[in-house]
Parts: sequence; C-alpha cells; structure tokens
Amino acid sequence: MAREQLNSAAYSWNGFAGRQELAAALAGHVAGRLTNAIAERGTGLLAVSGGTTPAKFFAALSAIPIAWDRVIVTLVDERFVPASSPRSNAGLVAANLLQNAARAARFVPLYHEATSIEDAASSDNAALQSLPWPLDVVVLGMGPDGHTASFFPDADDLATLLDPSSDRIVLPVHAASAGEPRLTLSLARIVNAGFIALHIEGEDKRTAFDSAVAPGPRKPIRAVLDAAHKPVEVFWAP
Ligand SMILES: O=C(O)[C@H](O)[C@@H](O)[C@H](O)[C@H](O)COP(=O)(O)O
Repeated sequence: MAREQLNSAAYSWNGFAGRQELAAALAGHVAGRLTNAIAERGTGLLAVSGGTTPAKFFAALSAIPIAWDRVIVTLVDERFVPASSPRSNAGLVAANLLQNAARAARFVPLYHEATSIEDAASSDNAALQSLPWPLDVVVLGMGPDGHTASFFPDADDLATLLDPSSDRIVLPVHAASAGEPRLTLSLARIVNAGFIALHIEGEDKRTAFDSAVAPGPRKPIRAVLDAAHKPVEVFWAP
C-alpha cells in the first residue's frame, strides 16, 4: 500500500493508506526494536501512551511472538484513576496489549493510591529508578492541541515538564484541559529513548502536527521533536 515518506531533521513521516496497515507496520518496528534490545542488553523497556488511538497497534503488537518475558512495559502517562476506571491507561494496556504473546511481559503502572498526585509522582520516581533505562521504545500520541504525554499546553509549570535536563522520571501534572490530574514521564526520559514513535490518526491530527512543526508558538510536541536525540518516527493514517 502507498507509503508517504517525508523527512526533516527532527522527524520522519511515515504515512499509511489505512489504520490497520499502520498498526501492523508500527507493531513490526516496535517488536524488532525490542528484540534487538533483548539481544544487546537482555531486556527491552517499552513505554506506551493511552487514549483512543493505540488499540489496533496494541492488538497487532500483542500477537507478535518475541521474548515478551524479557520485556518491561510501562506508561508514558496516566490519569490519576485506578485501573478499574474506564479512563485508566493501565486498564487500556491490560485489555489490549498485555494479551496473547505479550501477556508474558512485566507491566509497571504509574497509578497507585496516594494522598495527592505529587505524592504518587514522588513514589513513582523512586520505584521506577530500578528500571533498565534508557527506554528502548517509546510510543507517543498527540492531541489536537499539540500535547503529547501529559504535557498539556495549559499545564501548571509546563517548563518543568519540558525541561530536557530534568533528572526526574515521573512528574505530576495539573492542567484544566487534562480532565483529571496526571502522572507523566518527563520529557528528558522520553527524548533519550532508542526509538521514538509518534502515532497519530485522522486529518485533524495531521493538521495539528503540520501546525506544530511550522514557525510559530511552540507546542509541547515541538519541544519533544527539538530535544529528541534521534529523529521522531511519525506514523500517520487518515
Ligand atoms: O493519557 C493520554 O490520553 C495519552 O497518553 C495522551 O497523550 C494521548 O496520547 C493523546 O491525548 C491522544 O489521545 P487520543 O489517542 O485519544 O487522541
């Protein structure tokens, strides 16, 4: 099927004619990267995003027979809700990715009960220190407002979230547009990944991406593109 390839220093554009074709291609790339990581360092560390876009990709990836028992899956970000909530990214990952062959992977959640989002972020920060950083693969989504992870344009203290030199792993987020308080990986951890994919679908997201890379006010996704140690691989379908 036709595949569009546009490049710039900060990203490579991989356009697909259909969402199922994109899901299969992205799953193949991610599985390959994880397999290489396992061969090189004995484990693969994957961070995925939530939302409504990733389900087809998760299903395709879950069925690929790699050494999932050597893979650690965590989240790019999480809503401050328990896994039983329909808003939970952990619940989405459990239902769509940690199935089939991928059931054997170890999952590290971000949400746990805490008196505040700040306390949850601090204990996550301590708990995730022991993971085999850097990320081998991170799969980002993007909102029409140009947010990615939980880097919402209206977030309190957005500069801290986007600080490429931060030594934090997990940060708390308060943003009116987010719906509820969030926990997010820091930009510093995301941009250091061996493979950074941005998975977006629909004309609105393509327009939003084009706007974010054009001259003008810097949106959060642009901060990731600018700080990424390697070009971000954009996977898009209409
Ligand atoms: O928790 C989340 O919602 C995500 O991590 C977030 O960053 C998501 O990727 C974008 O908001 C796009 O969401 P959709 O896929 O629903 O458009």
